[in-house]
Amino acid sequence: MVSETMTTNTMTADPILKVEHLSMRFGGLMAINDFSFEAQRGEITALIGPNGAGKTTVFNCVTGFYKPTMGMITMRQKGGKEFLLERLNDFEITRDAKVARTFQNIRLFSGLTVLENLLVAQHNTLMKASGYTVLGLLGLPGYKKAAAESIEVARHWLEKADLIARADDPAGDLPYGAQRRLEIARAMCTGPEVLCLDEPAAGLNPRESLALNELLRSIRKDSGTSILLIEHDMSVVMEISDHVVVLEYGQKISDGTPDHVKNDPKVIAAYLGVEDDEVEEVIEEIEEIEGTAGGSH
Ligand SMILES: Nc1ncnc2c1ncn2[C@@H]1O[C@H](COP(=O)(O)OP(=O)(O)OP(=O)(O)O)[C@@H](O)[C@H]1O
Repeated sequence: MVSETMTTNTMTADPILKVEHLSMRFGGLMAINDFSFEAQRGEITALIGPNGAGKTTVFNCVTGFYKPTMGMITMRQKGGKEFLLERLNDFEITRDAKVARTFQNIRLFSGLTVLENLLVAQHNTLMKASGYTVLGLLGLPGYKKAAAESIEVARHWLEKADLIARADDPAGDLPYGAQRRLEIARAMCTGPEVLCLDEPAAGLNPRESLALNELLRSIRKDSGTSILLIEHDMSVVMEISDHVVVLEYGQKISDGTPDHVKNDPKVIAAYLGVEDDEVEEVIEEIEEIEGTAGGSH
C-alpha cells in the first residue's frame, strides 16, 4: 500500500510553489531562518505554528509585501512559466504570477454591494478591454463583452460562496462569515493559480467554519487552484489540508500529511510549550484524563 506521505510528496510531485532557504531579518530579530518547503499543484497546503512563529512573515514574502533578506521563492504556472517572486512587486505577483491573497483583517469595500466588490476585483481585465480610453468604456464591443464576462465570473463565485441572494446588498451588511467568503470569492475572480489565505477561519462560528471548508474544498476540486493557508483553527487545518508545514521560531519543525504532523512529538511539544522529551509524559496524562472523562459518561 502506498503511504499517505508518499502520495503527497513523491507520486504527485509537481510543485507550484518552491520556497528555498528563506530568511527574513527585522533588525536584530531573525524572524525566518533558512526555511524551505514546497506546495504541490492542486493541493491545500497549511502553514501552522505557535504565535510569533513567522507564518505571516512567510506569507508576506510570498505575496511581495516584504522583500526577504535571503532565499528564493519560485512559482511555476501550469503552462510551465516560472516567476521568482522575491524579485517582483506585490501587484506583479498578483497580476502576472497569478498569486492572490486575503488578509487577517477583512478588507472589503463595505459601502459597495457584494457584486460590485467582485467587479472591482476584475478592474484590470476591464480596463484592458476598454483600451484605457473613455471612448472604449462607452462604446467598444470588446469592452461590452468583457463587462458581460466579468458579471458571469462574479455570479459563478457568488454561487460557489453561497452569496448569490445577497448580491445587491452592501458588503458591510453581511455577517462576518459571509464577508470572509466574499473576500475569497473576490480573490478567485482574479483567476489565481495560487490562493493565499491568512487565517480564513478566524472569528468564525462552527457553522460558518463548515461553510468555509466547503468553499475551499470546492475551489480545489473545481478550479484546480492551489491553496496556501495560515490557520490557527486545527479543525479546519486537519480537515481540509493535503499537506501541513509547521514553523517554530522561524524554522521548519515538521512537514507532511495532517496525520503525520498531528502525531509528531516536535509539533505537540511546540504547541504545548514543553520540551520534546516531556511530550510522551504529557500525552499519557491527556489520555488518562480522556479515559477518566470517557468512563464517567
Ligand atoms: N514588520 C516587522 N517588524 C519587526 N518585527 C516583525 C515584523 N513582522 C513580524 N515581526 C516579528 O517577527 C516574528 C514573526 O512574526 P509573524 O507575525 O510572522 O508570526 P506569526 O506566526 O504569523 O504569528 P501569529 O500567529 O501571532 O500571527 C515575531 O517575533 C514578530 O514580532
